[in-house]
Amino acid sequence: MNAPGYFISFEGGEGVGKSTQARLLGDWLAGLTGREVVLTREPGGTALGEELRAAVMHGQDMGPRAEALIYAADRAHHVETVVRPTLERGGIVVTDRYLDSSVAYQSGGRDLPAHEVEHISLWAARGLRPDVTVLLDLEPGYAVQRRAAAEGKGGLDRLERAGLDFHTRVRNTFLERAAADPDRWVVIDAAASIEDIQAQVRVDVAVRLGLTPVVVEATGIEGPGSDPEEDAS
Ligand SMILES: Nc1ncnc2c1ncn2[C@@H]1O[C@H](COP(=O)(O)OP(=O)(O)OP(=O)(O)O)[C@@H](O)[C@H]1O
Ligand SMILES: Cc1cn([C@H]2C[C@H](O)[C@@H](COP(=O)(O)O)O2)c(=O)[nH]c1=O
Repeated sequence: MNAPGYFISFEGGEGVGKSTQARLLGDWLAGLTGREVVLTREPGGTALGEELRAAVMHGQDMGPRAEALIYAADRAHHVETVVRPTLERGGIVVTDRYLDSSVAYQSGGRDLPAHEVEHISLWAARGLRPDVTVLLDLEPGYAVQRRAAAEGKGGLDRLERAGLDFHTRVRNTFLERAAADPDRWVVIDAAASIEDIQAQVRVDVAVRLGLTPVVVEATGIEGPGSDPEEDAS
């Protein structure tokens, strides 16, 4: 554990519902624990990160190594200025993507060696790993349809344009990493409804973080989870 705080990451492909579920979990954890909760994302969790996000996702084309280093630079600054200070204050950080996205996209997708991509990320983050990682798993074609139905989405960015084979390799890399480290990862079928997914996320995260007694005390229910339909919108 990253005592005294908790560090939770959401991972998965494009449009699988990561930001929706991260927001709902953050609201629930704030009410449940009374702790500071910081909802953030990579790339783009800082002002510098927003500039790096624009360059890597919407800028000119670049090779896989340049791409990997931009994501790592974003992570280094994000961890140094947002994530670690929050954890040191005893807060909870819920991030939409973290270092497992680098391994899934820049290694699984772009074919760089996985151990090198992971090493660069861990160097950037000075070894900080999440306490819990929630993988929202969805077949890539399905997620693309869901995103296309969403209002206000512009054209596809550099990563989204990479094609179905690329996104299938990304998905498989996430699944392999989750299978290899079941103590850290929770895998959830993202084809379910927002409410059902959130209920499952709450149960699994509370158990992994040892928050089950807090949930029982707060709700009187002998098991983690409250009613996600109340605040899921
Ligand atoms: N379980 C779900 N069922 C149906 N639609 C969903 C579900 N979860 C999220 N959505 C919708 O799908 C769209 C994408 O969701 P969201 O932005 O949370 O995904 P994301 O994984 O963060 O996307 P991105 O990869 O683009 O950042 C939104 O319009 C959202 O309302
Ligand atoms: C952190 C990280 C992200 N990516 C990719 C994954 C997505 O295509 C975009 C981020 O956009 P989203 O709105 O969160 O879907 O960047 C990556 O390739 N490597 C990374 O380390």
